[in-house]
Amino acid sequence: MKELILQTSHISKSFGDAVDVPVLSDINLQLAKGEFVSVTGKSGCGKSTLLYVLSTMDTDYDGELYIDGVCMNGKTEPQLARVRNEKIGFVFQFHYLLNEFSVLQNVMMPALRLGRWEADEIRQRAYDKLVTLDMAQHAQKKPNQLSGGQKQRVAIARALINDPLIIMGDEPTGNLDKRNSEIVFETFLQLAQTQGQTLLIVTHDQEFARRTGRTIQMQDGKVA
Ligand SMILES: Nc1ncnc2c1ncn2[C@@H]1O[C@H](COP(=O)(O)OP(=O)(O)OP(=O)(O)O)[C@@H](O)[C@H]1O
Repeated sequence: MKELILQTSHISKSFGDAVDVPVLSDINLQLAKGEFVSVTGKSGCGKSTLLYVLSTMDTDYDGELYIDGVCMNGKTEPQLARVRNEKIGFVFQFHYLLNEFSVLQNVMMPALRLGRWEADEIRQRAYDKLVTLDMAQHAQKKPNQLSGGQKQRVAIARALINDPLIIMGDEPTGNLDKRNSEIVFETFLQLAQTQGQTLLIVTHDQEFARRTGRTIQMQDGKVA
């Protein structure tokens, strides 16, 4: 049995007074180390809500969440922030890179926040991640000098900087044209195949989903 990175037990969630229509309903998931899992389903079926819960950003749910074997229920926000910074890398639909900083500086940021390594080491690590993503030649540029696909690859390098157990993506190709989507998706496949990176990616794109190791198909807040 492979090491479990993430596990849920009977997770349910409703918004406000609408308790009769749960947004998440009895979600039981297990994600093993090295798996590349996609989450798909129609608009409004609860994909983003699920990702917010699994990433510990939303703590208002019933049921249990385990990350790296540790139960997240009852942890304080600073404790959860530390879990996120140490164990989870995030890639969103928009890259959220800061244009006043270089590509290299952007990639360094989560590691500077974590404070595990000296600045020189962080710089080297950031450079190494950019090499992995074939973006090292752009290290000194500003994000606004890059294409959409290149910016998203920098965002992936930034997500990798603290060697996360898992990368979570919410429609990471949702804002890209077909060619750049393919480049970014291929990057995720490479990370899974060559680095054994565990990935959980929400996507509308059924074609991409088919190419991942496993698809979690959601329907009305349930795993179909
Ligand atoms: N803050 C909120 N308050 C009330 N209802 C919400 C809130 N956030 C989401 N919802 C509702 O929960 C349901 C699931 O939303 P969610 O964003 O998780 O869906 P999704 O599958 O990610 O959709 P999309 O593919 O369009 O991004 C939707 O019906 C949505 O209207």
